[in-house]
Amino acid sequence: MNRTIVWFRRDLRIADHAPLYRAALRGEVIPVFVFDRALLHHPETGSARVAFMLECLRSLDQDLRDRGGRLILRSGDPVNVLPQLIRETQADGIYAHIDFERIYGRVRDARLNHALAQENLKIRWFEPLATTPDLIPYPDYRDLWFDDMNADMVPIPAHVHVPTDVTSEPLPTLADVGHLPDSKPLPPAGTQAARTLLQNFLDEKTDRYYWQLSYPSAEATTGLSPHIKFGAISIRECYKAAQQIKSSPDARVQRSRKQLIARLRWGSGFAQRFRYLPQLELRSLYSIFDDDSWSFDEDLYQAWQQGETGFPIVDAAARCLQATGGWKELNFRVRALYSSFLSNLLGMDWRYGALHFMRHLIDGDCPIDHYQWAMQSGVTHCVDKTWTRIYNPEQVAVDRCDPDGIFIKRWLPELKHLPPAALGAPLPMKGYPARILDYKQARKQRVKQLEQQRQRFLGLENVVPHLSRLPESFLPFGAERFDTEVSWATDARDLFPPPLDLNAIDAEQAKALRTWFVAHVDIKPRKARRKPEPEPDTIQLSLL
Ligand SMILES: Cc1cc2nc3c(=O)[nH]c(=O)nc-3n(C[C@H](O)[C@H](O)[C@H](O)COP(=O)(O)OP(=O)(O)OC[C@H]3O[C@@H](n4cnc5c(N)ncnc54)[C@H](O)[C@@H]3O)c2cc1C
Repeated sequence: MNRTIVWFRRDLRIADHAPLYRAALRGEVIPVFVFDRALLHHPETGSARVAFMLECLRSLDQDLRDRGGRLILRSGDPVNVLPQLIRETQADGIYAHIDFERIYGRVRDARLNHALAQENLKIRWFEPLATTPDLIPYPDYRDLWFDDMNADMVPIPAHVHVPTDVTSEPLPTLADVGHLPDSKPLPPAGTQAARTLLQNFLDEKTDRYYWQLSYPSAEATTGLSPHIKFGAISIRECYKAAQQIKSSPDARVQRSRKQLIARLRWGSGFAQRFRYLPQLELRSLYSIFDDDSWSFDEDLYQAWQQGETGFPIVDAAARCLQATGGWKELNFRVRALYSSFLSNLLGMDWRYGALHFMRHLIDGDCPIDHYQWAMQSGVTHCVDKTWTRIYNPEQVAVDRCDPDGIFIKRWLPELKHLPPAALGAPLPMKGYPARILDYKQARKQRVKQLEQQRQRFLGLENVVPHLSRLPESFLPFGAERFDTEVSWATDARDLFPPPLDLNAIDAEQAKALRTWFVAHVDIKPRKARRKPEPEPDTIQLSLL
């Protein structure tokens, strides 16, 4: 009988999973997950996220058991473990989704391809949903995304026949994989838990999502991000669930439905940007923003991390992130505010912030996290001033995100006695730190700096020479700050899937690439152009 190994990575589900379905159609299946030290001890790995992943694996194992199968667990370097598993089980080869979340995975998969080819062993890579190897303009990608979402879901195999003689390691504890237990409470994990969240959203939140998604205390969002990160549910399943309410006559519901779909699409788009340019994990889009004057101050960095800046909304976000991993309350707007404070107002390299987020977020996803950090720091746009998002962290932010002060007081009980109108800029008091900066002055300085940096781009037709290249070393940013396993980074050169070669693209391709990073490909100086329409969610809640 045919035998196929299905290598699960961050697609921890049995529904809408093409490699599993195809393998089950062929015959026996060996569904495997490999605990890889390099990923478990990557500087950006957070213990709470690993704990959540372990629970997703437990749930995946149960789903496979319900169909007569089970999950096989192994540990080690996949480049050794997988060829060994093929030899041991006499499998015909491996099926797996392509993954391009981060550079390490692409280095590992290039090495695996090489190792398998040397022994004449086979692997078949499946394109994940809503991605493409081709360089296409962003409007075409939008069509591709909707085509994928509107296509049928891949069926769940009725039976998964796993050969009885293949052994598995037991599901490890967090301590077994070298992490200290984290006190963050975990959301329920796995596909069924994700479906419950989705249903809860459809039943209870669609009349208010669009309007309340910036209010942390409203908990108006789906809460699906940790599940989406690990692929416990496919984006297509989320999209199709949202489309169930398409016939609702309620305009509020329609607005929320469209907003959720747009956000799901943004998430996929960030992944596609990383597929083209993996350097975005380590660099700003334009090299000038990294080369030119970030500052760093360990004490201020600590104050920002610990929630001791003297700005209550920033401090509440800081403490919420550390205590919960952010998945429930730390919505987009609060994350944006919190991140903008570090990079724009304290003038620190956004990569320090992205690193801290990744170590704590339960939904930490490298392309979304890093690209959002870069965007909020103003370094993804070289001309367009509308992308300078320096949020006012004072009363404006409280009024627009937490008008009753519920979120702030939950995380800063020392401010419980203050009325909401005093939470933007509390007077110096015992038990709460004084402000570490002057907002207006810090903002002015940052605007000036960004304008100077952007000067160089005015009138430039071709920005490709200014885009950051893949660095010589793949060493993750901040690796020296933690106990990590990064030996893979030193000699690695090949990536799978391969990145875009910026030195080889022609003018037409350069134009297509540009559509991913600007609202308008025409990059003439601003005064020559019509003022662009602000994004819908900027209209809703501008904090500038
Ligand atoms: C600095 C910063 C860092 C961030 N880091 C992450 C991260 O590591 N992982 C992560 O999943 N999201 C991240 N986000 C985006 C956003 O804050 C979260 O996706 C959202 O808060 C997750 O909650 P939810 O699933 O309840 O959101 P919902 O509003 O219910 O959205 C559903 C899904 O859509 C996607 N999505 C929603 N908003 C965005 C967005 N603005 N950009 C891209 N995708 C979006 C996510 O997959 C999300 O799970 C970040 C935002 C900022 C400003």
